[in-house]
Amino acid sequence: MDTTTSFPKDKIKILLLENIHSAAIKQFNDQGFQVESISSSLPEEKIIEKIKDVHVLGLRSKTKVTEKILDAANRLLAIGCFCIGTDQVDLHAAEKRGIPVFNSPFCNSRSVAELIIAEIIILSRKLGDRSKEMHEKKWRKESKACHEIRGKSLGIIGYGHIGSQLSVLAEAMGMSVSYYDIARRLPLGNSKMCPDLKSLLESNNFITLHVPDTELTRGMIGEEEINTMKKGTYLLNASRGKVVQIPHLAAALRSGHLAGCAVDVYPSEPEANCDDWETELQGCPNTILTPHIGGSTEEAQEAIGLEVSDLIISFINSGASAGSVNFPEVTMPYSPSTHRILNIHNNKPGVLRDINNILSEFNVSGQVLSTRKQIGYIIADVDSKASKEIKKKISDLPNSIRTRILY
Ligand SMILES: NC(=O)C1=CN([C@@H]2O[C@H](COP(=O)(O)OP(=O)(O)OC[C@H]3O[C@@H](n4cnc5c(N)ncnc54)[C@H](O)[C@@H]3O)[C@@H](O)[C@H]2O)C=CC1
Ligand SMILES: O=C(O)C(=O)COP(=O)(O)O
Repeated sequence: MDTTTSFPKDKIKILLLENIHSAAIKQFNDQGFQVESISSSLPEEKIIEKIKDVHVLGLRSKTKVTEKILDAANRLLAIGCFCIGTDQVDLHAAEKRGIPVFNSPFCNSRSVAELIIAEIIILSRKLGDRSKEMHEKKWRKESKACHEIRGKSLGIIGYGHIGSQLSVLAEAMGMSVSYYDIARRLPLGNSKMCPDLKSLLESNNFITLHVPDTELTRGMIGEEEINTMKKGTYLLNASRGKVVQIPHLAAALRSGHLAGCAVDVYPSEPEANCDDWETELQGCPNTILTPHIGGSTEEAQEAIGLEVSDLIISFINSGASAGSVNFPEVTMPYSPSTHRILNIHNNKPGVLRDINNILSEFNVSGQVLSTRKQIGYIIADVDSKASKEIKKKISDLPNSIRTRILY
């Protein structure tokens, strides 16, 4: 739907952080929106300075969107996470303020799965260490403790979009796969579900993490879990940095209990590229360290840019909130020759009665409502001659958070 918003499109400001793909910038520009794109993340105080007149904030995994930022964001209509994870945004605080958060739940999952396959082979053949030696002019040809991955076992913690794709790829390489997940997930191929984390930890050559950052997963791999793994196990983490307790991982690599690891994510990551970043894992044997590049491929970034910008444009132009992770999901076909009222309100008893009391005085061509714990969201297509009056009456209701009108 290509409507005019009551607010001129060329006054809609989009702030994109963290080098979001040019495909998204083009889509926003094509709509006539003003776009500012910055290649790094920004600290809280800088975002607070900039956010006052911003209508859409786009970011990736680094930018923390706190309640303090949202308090300063008087005009913010939507937030786009141009990635899978949404743990960097205070979703609850955004919901309370009627701000939907959109993400791209699938587009970089293949890129992560392929990276893990590459790393399993690199670890198994100790390629990181061999390459480093060659750059230091040292020729060290040897086969000791180097193995094919065919016939080895892979344990996947978190069998969602990434974990399950990885499972298929790993089986195609001749690995046997088992997984552990808190939700009951359908085993793909010949993979097997483990009844608990302990049985997965003690029975695999390679263990890889693909869980979100939650209260349950933070710190889930610590000293006890590492000691449960067999001597010589390899650990891979491309999920979130706080899932693995780094000091215990470093100790297990240095003692030789673990045969190697590949780490893409860290408890604390820099806002921008830099030359002085430190982790205890530097210098550990057979340790691949990458700067959170699991989803960083041209294919994934372009697809994410298109998907998330589409969702945001659709929300601005038609009010459709499908694909939001913290907001009632509402879409409604557009009724021609009407004006569209969009109202976000506190989800309190009596609100719908009050809105319908107002609407009942007028000609309404379509109406749809959905609620979540804290808020409700209603779209109504109304008589174009009465739309301004209806908007005023609805936005004056005590529980209204935000009311927009689309022509
Ligand atoms: N390194 C990178 O660049 C990237 C990292 N990620 C990270 O990977 C995570 C996983 O991504 P997807 O597979 O797309 O997510 P998903 O939501 O499809 O799958 C996550 C799975 O983990 C399971 N899970 C949640 N808590 C668990 C627990 N305590 N124990 C066991 N299983 C648990 C869920 O039930 C679900 O099946 C994302 O949340 C994100 O943090 C995602 C993309 C790129
Ligand atoms: O998609 C995710 O959750 C990721 O971790 C990828 O993050 P990025 O877009 O590379 O900052």
